[in-house]
Amino acid sequence: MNDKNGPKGPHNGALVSHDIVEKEPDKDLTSNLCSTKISHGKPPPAPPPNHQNDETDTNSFISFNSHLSTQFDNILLAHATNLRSEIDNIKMNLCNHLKVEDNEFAKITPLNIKNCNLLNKLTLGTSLLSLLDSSEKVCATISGCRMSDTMQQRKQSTPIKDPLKAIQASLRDVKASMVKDNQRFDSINNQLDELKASIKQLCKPAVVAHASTPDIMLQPPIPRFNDAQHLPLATSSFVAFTIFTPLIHQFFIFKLDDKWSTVFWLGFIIQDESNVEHILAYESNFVDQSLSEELLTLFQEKSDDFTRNSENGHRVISFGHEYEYNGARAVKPLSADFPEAIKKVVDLIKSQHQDSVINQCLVNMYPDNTSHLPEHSDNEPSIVHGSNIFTVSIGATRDVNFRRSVTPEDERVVTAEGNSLYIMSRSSQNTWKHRINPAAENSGVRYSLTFRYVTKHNGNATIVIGDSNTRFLKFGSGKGTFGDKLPGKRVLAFTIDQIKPEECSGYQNVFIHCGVNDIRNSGNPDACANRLIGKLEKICRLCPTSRVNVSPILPTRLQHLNQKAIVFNKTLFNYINTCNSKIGSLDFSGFLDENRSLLDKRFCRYQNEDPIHLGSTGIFTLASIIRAKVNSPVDGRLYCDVVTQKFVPNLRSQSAHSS
Ligand SMILES: O=C(O)CCC(=O)C(=O)O
Ligand SMILES: [Fe+2]
Repeated sequence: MNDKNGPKGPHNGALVSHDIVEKEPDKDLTSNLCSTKISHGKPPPAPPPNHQNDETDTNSFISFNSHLSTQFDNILLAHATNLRSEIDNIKMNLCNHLKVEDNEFAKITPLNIKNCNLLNKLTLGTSLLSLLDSSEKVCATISGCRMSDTMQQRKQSTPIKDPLKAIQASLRDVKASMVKDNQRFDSINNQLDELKASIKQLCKPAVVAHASTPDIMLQPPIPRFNDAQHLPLATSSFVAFTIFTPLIHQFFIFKLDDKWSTVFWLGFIIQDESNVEHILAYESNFVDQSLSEELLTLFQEKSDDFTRNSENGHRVISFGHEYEYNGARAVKPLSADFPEAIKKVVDLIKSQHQDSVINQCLVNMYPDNTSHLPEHSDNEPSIVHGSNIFTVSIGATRDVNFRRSVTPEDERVVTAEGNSLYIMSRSSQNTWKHRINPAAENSGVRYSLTFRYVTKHNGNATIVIGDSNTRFLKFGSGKGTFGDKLPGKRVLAFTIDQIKPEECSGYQNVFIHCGVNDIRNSGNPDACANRLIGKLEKICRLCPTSRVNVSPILPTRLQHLNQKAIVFNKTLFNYINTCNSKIGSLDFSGFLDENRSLLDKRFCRYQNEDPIHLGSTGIFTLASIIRAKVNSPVDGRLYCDVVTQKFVPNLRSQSAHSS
């Protein structure tokens, strides 16, 4: 570390470059700290007094976090003496993980961290902890806890039977407190009491079953929180957590004093997709008055065709491609072609947005001020990813309210005037919800024409993207196929780089079977696995409602290749188990021979002549594993029924558009 600015180096930044002022942590300050909101584009707060302002450090990771709140700086300031060495360690570690020279610490930006895949972030979090471990012992780490799991698992006022679950529950509360501006530090502290009690229980040796080599190779090491790596035995004063939600990755480090009272916490918050805005553009007077009148005439002609939702009074007609919302019967298009007036709007949009494809138009009618549209996202898998949704308003002005799903207090309003256009990206639908509230006054009828690019969506459609071992898998009817009940598509990707995540769009089941060619050609199977993980993350982001599955690398008849496969699969499963429980994996242990080390000969092509490729029995077996996965129940129901929402009421379909 470069020492030119003093003993602790030049980039101690906001955390450690202040003059040290010993003072008690201020509860109010701490409460603000704990209620830090995730915000973007906010200018960093002014540095506290005595801050040795170091220009180059303003983008550093540590500074980034301190920018979340000046109070954060102050709290840390109060404890700076004790923190110095830890912070230096953390910095060094960050540099290590991000492959940045330690004298380049200032170049570590939130973007660096954001661009790490989840596994790297997790490793980063874990190593932060192990560093802390070397200075003071770490109590516990909980990794890969997804907020949705946490919410499901939370049961109020049950005694702590499972300390891990209790911690997850507490974390949820901590998180909830964080996003509420007015939460007090006391409440955090109360929650931490529960947490502390749980952690004490955790300070017992965890029984960890280490899987034998072939099993590691083929089966995910299932217990997600029993891994010694994530539950180091601990006795003293740091507690650290990493939390991964689909969008926010957070590391928390709580420092506890001797009496297990919190001294401070350090929150590392990294938000993916932070650049996704609620709308891409708004344009008033997008259509001229004569076109607007032409449209009104059309809607009046079709007035009997508008279906009416009895709950919200809002009505719809549709043109073009059939558009199914999850679980709803589609609003049957009045015609496959667009009427002349609507064609003119489409042409107008396309003249300004050349690359856009539009094949569906849903016209919403709000007959009076009481009619409204409940909060929803247009995130149906049938809407092509990467496309935009164009909304043209005709008639009365109405507000469109947007709310960020992960931070619901983040609300925006777009006032949609008659003849205006607003554009939402398909990807924003994963992050934002929107709604039309009833209006205060009756200013007349409003129509909104919403234009989309949709593809035929089948509730159980399956895509297999894979290498040559998937070549003979066939969808559709006929011999050697998955059968008529499992429609889908097979796409060849011989190497991981050839996987195109966009191709998964619109499929409910995604199977990725790739990697053996990569490890054959690479000396670093771990890096190959990370490349695949990058692709999987992208697929999950693009297809949030799809069920994504990945194959471990199949065993081969080649011992040396299997060794690499073990490394690859371990990294892959580590990721699935700790970072991304959404991804399923296939169990290939049945492919092993009786010594559980090589691919069994009966699955090989040309009876052992070909050490890598599956023969017909192997392909048949692979197909049945995939089919079984597609048909495997979720919560006791068939997955295809869950995704087509036959059993689960869907807000949008039931109260938004269907009649
Ligand atoms: O009327 C609007 O502006 C919103 C319509 C809408 O959200 C939809 O059709 O999905
Ligand atoms: Fe919508």
